[in-house]
Amino acid sequence: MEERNELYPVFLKVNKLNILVVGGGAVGHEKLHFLFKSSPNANVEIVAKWFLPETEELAKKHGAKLIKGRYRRKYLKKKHFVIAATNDPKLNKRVHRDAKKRYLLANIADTPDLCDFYMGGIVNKGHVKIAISTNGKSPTAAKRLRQFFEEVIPENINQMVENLNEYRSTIKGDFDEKVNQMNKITESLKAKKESND
Ligand SMILES: C[C@@]1(CC(=O)O)C2=NC(=C\c3[nH]c(c(CCC(=O)O)c3CC(=O)O)Cc3[nH]c(c(CC(=O)O)c3CCC(=O)O)/C=C3\N/C(=C\2)[C@@H](CCC(=O)O)[C@]3(C)CC(=O)O)/[C@H]1CCC(=O)O
Ligand SMILES: NC(=O)c1ccc[n+]([C@@H]2O[C@H](COP(=O)([O-])OP(=O)(O)OC[C@H]3O[C@@H](n4cnc5c(N)ncnc54)[C@H](O)[C@@H]3O)[C@@H](O)[C@H]2O)c1
Repeated sequence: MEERNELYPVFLKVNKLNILVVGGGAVGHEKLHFLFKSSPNANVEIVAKWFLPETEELAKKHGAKLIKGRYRRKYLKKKHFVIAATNDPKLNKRVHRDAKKRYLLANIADTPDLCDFYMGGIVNKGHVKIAISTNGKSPTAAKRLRQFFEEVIPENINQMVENLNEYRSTIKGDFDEKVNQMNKITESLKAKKESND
């Protein structure tokens, strides 16, 4: 039987959450790069024995705290989730174990079995954000899909969202009336086939 995709996407307000990243090498940097690209005000603390110069720069730019040293359990205190990306698989597993004891969510780079969530490919056009995951099966496909959607989704999609938001505030009537009106004026955006969505 075909394996089901059980992932449930959510959009986290990472500027209000505390994140720990363990590891400041190539993979740690990539995780941080995509995190800050999407969420420049994410609250992040990074612990690593050493950091790439570009990671130090990125951390400075986004006000992330760097801790130079070995990972310690205490760094999980007051964190909502943790991303481990060191070159020591045993340490990555330990971070996962420590996180589980505290009911924290963990993402262990390159180890889908130890991930409570995946970092996806992200398409961002103003207020519109699309997250892409292949259920951990092909990060390369996630990247290519991200590039495809970046290309085909028009830049002015944000204008449409802003306009609809403004229009909604002008509609009189109760909630049902607003829903009806909003559906009516956006009817033409739907593909022309019959659908119950
Ligand atoms: C989307 C993206 C976001 C991000 O990193 O933030 C992301 N990986 C990206 C790129 C990328 N990563 C790797 C390659 C080389 C390709 C290759 O080697 O096959 C490329 C492509 C490239 O760089 O061209 C290496 C790699 N990554 C993982 C494994 C292990 C495995 O697959 O088993 C291996 C193999 C290691 C090895 O074999 O040594 C695992 C994960 N990578 C994920 C996310 C999660 C699943 C997402 C999903 O559900 O689709 C998951 C499970 C865990 C996680 O990290 O959350 C980002 C694209 C961002 C963008 O461009 O938009
Ligand atoms: N670089 C890649 O493109 C790539 C691709 C696929 C998989 N991987 C895998 O991903 C993992 C990370 O790779 P990388 O290239 O980022 O490694 P890296 O050597 O560039 O960085 C490792 C980081 O882990 C930190 N670290 C190690 N021990 C630590 C400890 N006890 N406490 C705190 N920090 C510690 C180091 O200080 C460093 O910042 C490895 O398991 C690697 O096999 C890497």
